[in-house]
Amino acid sequence: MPRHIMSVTEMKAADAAAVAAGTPATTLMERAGQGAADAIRARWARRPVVIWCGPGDNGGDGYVIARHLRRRGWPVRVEALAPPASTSCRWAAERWRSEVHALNPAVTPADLYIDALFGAGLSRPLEGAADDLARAAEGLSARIVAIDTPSGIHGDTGRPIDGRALAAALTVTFHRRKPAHVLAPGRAACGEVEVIDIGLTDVAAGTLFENDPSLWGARFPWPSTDAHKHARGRLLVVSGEAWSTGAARLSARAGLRIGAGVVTLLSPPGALAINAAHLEAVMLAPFETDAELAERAANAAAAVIGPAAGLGEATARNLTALAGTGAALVVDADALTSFAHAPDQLFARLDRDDVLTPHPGEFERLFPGLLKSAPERIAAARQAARQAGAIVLLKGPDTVIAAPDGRAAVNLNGAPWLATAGSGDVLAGFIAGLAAQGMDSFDAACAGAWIHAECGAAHGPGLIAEDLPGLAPAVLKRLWDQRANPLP
Ligand SMILES: NC(=O)C1=CN([C@@H]2O[C@H](COP(=O)(O)OP(=O)(O)OC[C@H]3O[C@@H](n4cnc5c(N)ncnc54)[C@H](OP(=O)(O)O)[C@@H]3O)[C@@H](O)[C@H]2O)[C@@H](O)CC1
Ligand SMILES: [K+]
Repeated sequence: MPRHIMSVTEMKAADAAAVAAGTPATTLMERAGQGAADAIRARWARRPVVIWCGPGDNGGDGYVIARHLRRRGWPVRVEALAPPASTSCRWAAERWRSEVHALNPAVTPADLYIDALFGAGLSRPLEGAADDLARAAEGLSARIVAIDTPSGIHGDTGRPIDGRALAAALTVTFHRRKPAHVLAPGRAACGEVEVIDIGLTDVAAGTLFENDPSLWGARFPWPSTDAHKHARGRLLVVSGEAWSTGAARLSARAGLRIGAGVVTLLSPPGALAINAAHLEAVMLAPFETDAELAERAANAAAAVIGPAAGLGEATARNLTALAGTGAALVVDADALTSFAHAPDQLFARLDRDDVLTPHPGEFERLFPGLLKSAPERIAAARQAARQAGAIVLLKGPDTVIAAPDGRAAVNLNGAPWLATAGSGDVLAGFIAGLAAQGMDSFDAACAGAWIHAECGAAHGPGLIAEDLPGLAPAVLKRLWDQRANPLP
């Protein structure tokens, strides 16, 4: 089953539906607090703990956690920012039956802290004692557990509303991840995220997902037993001129590794010799004009255009030629920037099975102001996909993939090692290689991004882009083995 990411409003609807169906809100809170206490005990041995409780249900969870930890013999000190203001919080505070101290904004010495100040109900910036506490707790995140979200971070945007926020080593949230757990900077502020099942069901089918094999694994284009290379998809990659050919070769190699049956590098005449000297399984063919390119592309299932393709008219014409064929296009780098003066001309040429793979700088050139004006990156990518009429993959540590119909997925497995020259060329090749095998382009973009990140994580420090295609087989093997035993 795909894993949804839920907005705060969707979460409240799931909560309300459970209550309407007969589960008291306090039962949900009890499950949440008990689950959080278990998650804490699974990671830390008994030790002095201070629990910071807010006035709402986030604070209510804090009182429940306090009770469960003390029952297990933990020395617990509860500090409240304000008296309980919600019914469930009052219920939980009454059952704590022990002393409640005023919040010490200078941070009372302890081994572990539980941040149960604010979660989904954060409605304004941290102020007063909570703000002072956040300042005093800077640098303490390794000893902080956040309940639902680190206080100060807004659940839907992953950003502090305005000003400061706490950070944690572990964030325990309920039912589903929220955008705050997957989008920077919230994601880093959360530390490890554990999602606890409190017995809710989704009321509306959302369209925002965690990007992992649960989303696309069932539709992965494994070859059939009688597959021959032509049936496994023909992929084209457009090479730049003689002095900039490496990027396209990286894409081509990646496309082959991810399973495209035949990959052809289409090269300007001046770059043929240098490309020929560096290719083995990837085939090579010349093209001189955009008309020739279109002819060569007639039978291609997918094409990559952009990696070091060159900026300007020629690349724009080549893209137009490819767009006229039936191939699914992956448009990257120079092919994106070649339309910076007239993004609408690019969008007019695209189909819904084409994929744009901009980094934030390229995104800004095609969709000026959108990243700044949108509440967060998911909304920006969705709007961009609608505008472009194509899949948009917005790169970052929290890569977002969005489709024109509103579906979106966020990568959770990004690795810092991927921020290296040529890494994006490999990503474009992975995506196009999957599309060439007939995978739906949204699925291909999601799967390509996930596999790319797994490759980066598998290598770790010292990674260069040339390493990435060679790391794909081990990741594919794992996916292949999991096919028979899919994860729950
Ligand atoms: N949904 C579910 O299924 C479940 C949810 N659960 C838990 O409930 C949590 C959400 O609870 P919640 O809605 O009561 O919100 P919460 O974060 O406690 O804050 C509200 C209070 O804080 C106040 N306040 C806000 N900002 C402020 C500021 N900057 N500075 C000062 N005050 C501020 C605000 O005041 P107001 O804005 O109303 O004036 C109000 O009094 C959720 O995160 C999870 O932990 C679990 O029990 C399991 C089931
Ligand atoms: K919190």
